Amino acid sequence: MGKVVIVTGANSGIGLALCERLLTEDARLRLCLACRNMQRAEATRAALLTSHSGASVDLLHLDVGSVRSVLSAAREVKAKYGRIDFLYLNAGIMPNPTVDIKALFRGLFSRNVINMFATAEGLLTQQDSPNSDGLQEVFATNLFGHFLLIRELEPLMCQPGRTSRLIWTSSSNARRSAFSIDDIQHRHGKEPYSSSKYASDMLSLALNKHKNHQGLFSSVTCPGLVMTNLTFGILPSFFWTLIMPIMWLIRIFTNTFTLTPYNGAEALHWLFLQKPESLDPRAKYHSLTSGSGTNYTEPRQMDIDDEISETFYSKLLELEKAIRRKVSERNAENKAYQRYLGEVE
Ligand SMILES: NC(=O)C1=CN([C@@H]2O[C@H](COP(=O)(O)OP(=O)(O)OC[C@H]3O[C@@H](n4cnc5c(N)ncnc54)[C@H](OP(=O)(O)O)[C@@H]3O)[C@@H](O)[C@H]2O)C=CC1
Ligand SMILES: CC(C)CCC[C@@H](C)[C@H]1CC[C@H]2C3=C(CC[C@]12C)[C@@]1(C)CCC(=O)[C@@H](C)[C@@H]1CC3
Repeated sequence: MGKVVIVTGANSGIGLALCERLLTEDARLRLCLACRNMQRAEATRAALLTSHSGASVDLLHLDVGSVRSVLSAAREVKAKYGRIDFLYLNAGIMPNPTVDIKALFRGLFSRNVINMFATAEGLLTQQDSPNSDGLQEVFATNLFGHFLLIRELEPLMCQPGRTSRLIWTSSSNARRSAFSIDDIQHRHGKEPYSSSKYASDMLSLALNKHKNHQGLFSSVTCPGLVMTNLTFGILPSFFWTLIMPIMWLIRIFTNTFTLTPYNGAEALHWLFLQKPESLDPRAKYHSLTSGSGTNYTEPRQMDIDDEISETFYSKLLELEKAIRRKVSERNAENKAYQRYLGEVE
């Protein structure tokens, strides 16, 4: 039987390009597109089946930013699949971004210019707010929803005699200084995106420590700078139209300007072909594109403290407990209300 692969945020950008590449690589795959918008998911499925007729492409409704949706999607997965070979944790958001234009111009004339274009360090801030579960939206979407999904699917992914893989789409924008262990949801800062991506790097390391002996392996990637809905949302469209020629020019000198979703999915695709035991849990695997357009993957060491990563993992487990308690209280209240309605009628 073919490998079972689930991709979150599969209906656009890097996730969609990854699905295309995986189906080209292995036609026997059982691919599951986990998306929040079923209309877009249907359209994506139809497009994938046009280029890969006969492929097995399933749809899963998943809003990774909603606890209820994650729990119900996990139930569906457990009922449908006997195992999961790859779970790509790719869905992500960067809401209300602001570019610090002064920092941009300062950076342009400094020695830090290459790093600035590769990581956007010091350039971007975002405004975040709590969602209906009381969690910060960026944290909930980019990290916690995925964590809860992993926890729910552990029985499928930790089976004796098999290995399963988690592959995160992180970012070179992940920065230690943007993350605080006392504010893991980044309620008080202005860089929730950077914080959430650093959090995924730490979680991946902790998961390897706790789950490798059960056959579950986790890796993190950075796709580089890719022109997707997420990037186009950062500046007005006329600005992108103006600077696109400059972006293609910069690409000649900066291998992190992968620019197309196909190129950005390079490391995600490369990891699909690797044996998990050969990978470095402390490395982030970067998609890179040379000036002449050749794609390759390069591991770079992450700046992570083991102790903080462990503390963070414990805090996530505590938060998971609290959230589950809240969900069962809500369910009990609903049941009591339904009973009351039944008695009244
Ligand atoms: N573009 C870039 O330069 C870089 C991107 N990344 C990361 O790559 C990943 C993919 O982003 P990219 O392809 O660029 O951007 P896109 O906006 O094109 O893709 C993001 C995907 O995530 C989905 N998504 C967002 N929120 C949710 C949610 N709550 N539940 C389920 N799905 C959701 C989107 O669905 P919908 O269509 O419904 O919005 C979409 O399919 C992200 O994690 C991003 O942080 C990392 C580094 C650089
Ligand atoms: C005059 C210049 C050509 C103008 C471009 C400036 C900025 C808008 C970009 C410079 C570096 C870019 C960047 C990202 C977004 C757009 C820039 C800030 C990302 C933050 C997108 C998402 C990620 O996760 C990062 C890896 C990107 C890093 C670089």
